Amino acid sequence: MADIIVAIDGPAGSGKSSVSKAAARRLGFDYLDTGAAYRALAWYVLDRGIAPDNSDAVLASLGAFDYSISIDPSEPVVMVGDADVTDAIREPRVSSVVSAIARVPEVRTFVTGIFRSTIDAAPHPGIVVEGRDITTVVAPDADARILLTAAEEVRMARRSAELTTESAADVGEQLRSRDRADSRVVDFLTAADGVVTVDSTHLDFDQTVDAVLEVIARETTRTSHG
Ligand SMILES: Nc1ncnc2c1ncn2[C@@H]1O[C@H](COP(=O)(O)OP(=O)(O)O)[C@@H](O)[C@H]1O
Ligand SMILES: Nc1ccn([C@@H]2O[C@H](COP(=O)(O)OP(=O)(O)O)[C@@H](O)[C@H]2O)c(=O)n1
Repeated sequence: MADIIVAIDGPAGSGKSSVSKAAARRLGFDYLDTGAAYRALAWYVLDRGIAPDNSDAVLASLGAFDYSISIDPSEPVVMVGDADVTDAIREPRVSSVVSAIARVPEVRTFVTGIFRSTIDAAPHPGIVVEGRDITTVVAPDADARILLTAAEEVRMARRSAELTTESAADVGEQLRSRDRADSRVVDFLTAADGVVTVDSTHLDFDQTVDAVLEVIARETTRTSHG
C-alpha cells in the first residue's frame, strides 16, 4: 500500500494529467490517470459498435472489458485486452462520447473499484491519482487533496494547442460541453472541505508543478504530525 496518496481533481485542460505526472516523477511516486479508464471504456464501446448512450448495453459489455494501465508516470500505457489504446483514447471521437459513459452510476462503481485496488496495490512511497471525483469519492481520505483549475478560456487554449488537428472553436466547444456534462455527475469545480485549490490561470507549467508540490509537502507534513 502506498504510504502517501495524493488526489488531484479538476476540469479538462486544467493540467491534471501533465502536472500530476511531473509531480509524481519529482516525488518518485506512481501515477494513476483515472480518466483513461472512462476513455478506454468509451473506446471499447465504440469498437464493439455499441451506442454510448445505451447504458444497458454498456453495462452488459463490462464483463468482457479487459482494462489495464501502467502507473509509471514516465510510461502510462493503456491496454484493452491486447490492444494498446494509449493514443486512441485521446481522439476527439472518444472524447465526444466519454461523458455519456461516465454518467452511468454502475460504470462509476465498476471503475472506482479498479481505481481503489490499484491504489491499495501501489508500492512505497506513494501514488498521485488524478481525475474528477478522486478527492470526493475515490480517495476522500487521501493525504493531500487538490483541486487544480484554471480559467475556461485558458484551459481551452491549452487543450487546442495540443489538438492541432481540430479548430480552436471546435476544441473549445467540446471542452465546454464536456465540463457541463461532467459537472452534472460530479461537482469538480468547487473544492470540497479539506481540498486545496490551485488555480493555474496565471502560472506556467513549472510554477504549477511547484505549487502542487508545495501543497503536497504542507499537507503530508501536517498528516504525519497528526
Ligand atoms: N500551468 C500551465 N501552463 C501552461 N500549459 C500548461 C499548464 N498546465 C498544463 N499545461 C498544458 O496544457 C495541456 C493540457 O494539460 P493536461 O495535463 O492534459 O490537462 P488535463 O489532464 O487537466 O485535461 C498540456 O499540453 C499541458 O502541457
Ligand atoms: N475520475 C474521473 C475521471 C474522468 N471522468 C470522465 O472521463 C472523462 C475524461 O477524463 P480525462 O481526465 O481523461 O479528461 P481530461 O480532463 O484529461 O480532458 C471526463 O470528461 C469525465 O467524463 C470521470 O467521470 N471521473
